[in-house]
Amino acid sequence: DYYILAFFAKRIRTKDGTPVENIVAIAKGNTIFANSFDLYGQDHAGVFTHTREGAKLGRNYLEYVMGTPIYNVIDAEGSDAILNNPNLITKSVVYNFLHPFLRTGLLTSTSKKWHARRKMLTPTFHFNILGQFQEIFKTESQKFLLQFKGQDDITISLNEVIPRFTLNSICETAMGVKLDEMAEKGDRYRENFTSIEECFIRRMSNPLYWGDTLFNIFAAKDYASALDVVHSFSSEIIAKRRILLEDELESRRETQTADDDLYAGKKKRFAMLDTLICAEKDGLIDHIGICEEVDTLMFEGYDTTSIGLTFGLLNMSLYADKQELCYQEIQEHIQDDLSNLDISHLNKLKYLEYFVKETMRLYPSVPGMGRETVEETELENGLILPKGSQIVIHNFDVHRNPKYWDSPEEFRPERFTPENSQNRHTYAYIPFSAGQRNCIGQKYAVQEMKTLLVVLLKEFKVLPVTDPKSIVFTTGITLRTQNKIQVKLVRRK
Ligand code: HEM
Repeated sequence: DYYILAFFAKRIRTKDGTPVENIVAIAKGNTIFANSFDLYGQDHAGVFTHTREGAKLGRNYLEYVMGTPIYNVIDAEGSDAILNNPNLITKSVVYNFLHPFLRTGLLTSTSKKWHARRKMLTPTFHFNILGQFQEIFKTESQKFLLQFKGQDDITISLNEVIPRFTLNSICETAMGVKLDEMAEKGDRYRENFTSIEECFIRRMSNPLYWGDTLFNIFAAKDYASALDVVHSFSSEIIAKRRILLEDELESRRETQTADDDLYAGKKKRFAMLDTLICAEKDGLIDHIGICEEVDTLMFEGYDTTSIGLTFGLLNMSLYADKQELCYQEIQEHIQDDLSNLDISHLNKLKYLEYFVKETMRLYPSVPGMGRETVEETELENGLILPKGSQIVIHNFDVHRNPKYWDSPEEFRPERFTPENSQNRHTYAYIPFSAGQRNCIGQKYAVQEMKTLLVVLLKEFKVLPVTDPKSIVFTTGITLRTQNKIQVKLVRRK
């Protein structure tokens, strides 16, 4: 029952007692201790490459690491079975490495706490709220282009300029605070975030730091100042918004009619941070809870979309013919003064949507997702996972699995036309996950990314600089590259 050399890992078995190899592959470890030390000493690129090696087994596979069985999923059927299993909503142990940063906010919490927070935050992503954000996305996109004023062609490093745009956008939309006078603090937040990511990988690749005890004694101090910077930044945002919201509520009180509900916002729904502050007044969340969610939304909201945009613009530069199709469509539907750049017009940009989808297929901002079994769990395919097993769904590999994608490495937005998608397994494409714990911000993300692309393409042609073959992927909390990704912007006449 146990894999003794893998430090007594309980084995995954099958319901009918047949060998597990009939259902999944077993990844050979680098040492006699099964896969326990496969990641030890690997740098960020090594961790990424190692993970891709697993996918070469061609089917879902098992690993045994330091007393723990791991079920790795690289196909759509397996993803479907995990993501739709109501008993598999607890995140895997690697999410604990995010606790010093995010504590237990929506991304990292589980059970009742997660249910309550999800219920609280879901209305803040309502269509009406997203509609109100559109003007901000548009203004921030125009502000983004202002930095290139007077220049007709300019080479930019996307990893440097895009994150500032997405951080500004999430702070102004979700948090209701403009970063203009806090721009430098925003930059410091992003810089220090890199150190937090270092910490995440360091723990992931060293089994001795999986538990908190040794990590807290020997390594936690290395990241204390970075944590301090990011937490101070979010605390300042919360403090600012508390004051602004009080002023807004005061002016609403003055104009409200008898049956207006001030906090439920019958007249106007509240954006994210306001909803949390109002929930605090109702005793549904405390200050620490607000900090957890602000840190979570800020991180999820800025980092993921910046990766999507970086690769979106890289692909625009690499595929001039497809860029032209996007541009022609934009010219057809969106006026030059951007006055009709609202959600309904964004929805008309179908080719741009396929383009963004294909970008997220090849370069999913979140390349993998993890779950943990809280009890012995039997899966549809007949595997029985012992309590405490870890499950990793490798979106990156599902999205490149030749079972669903013909010539998977090729960039072809046309894959996403309704005709071309109809016979494909729905879970072959899961950049935003799926099921109960899917991405709460997916509509927000697409709206923001499309808006910047429209505003930018109207003004500039995007030309290639970075050779895609030179890109070295690395593992981070999200998808990272070792090199800068650059494009050249040439102003349209
Ligand atoms: C291209 C952009 C984005 C991508 C690819 C993306 C992807 C994902 C994925 C794959 C998950 C599931 C993670 C897991 O199971 O571990 C997730 C969860 C989440 N995302 Fe996103 N995301 C994006 C943008 C956003 C934005 C803009 C926000 C907020 C404004 C956001 C907020 C969240 C939150 C709070 C969760 C946790 C949801 C829960 O567990 O209930 N995401 N996202």
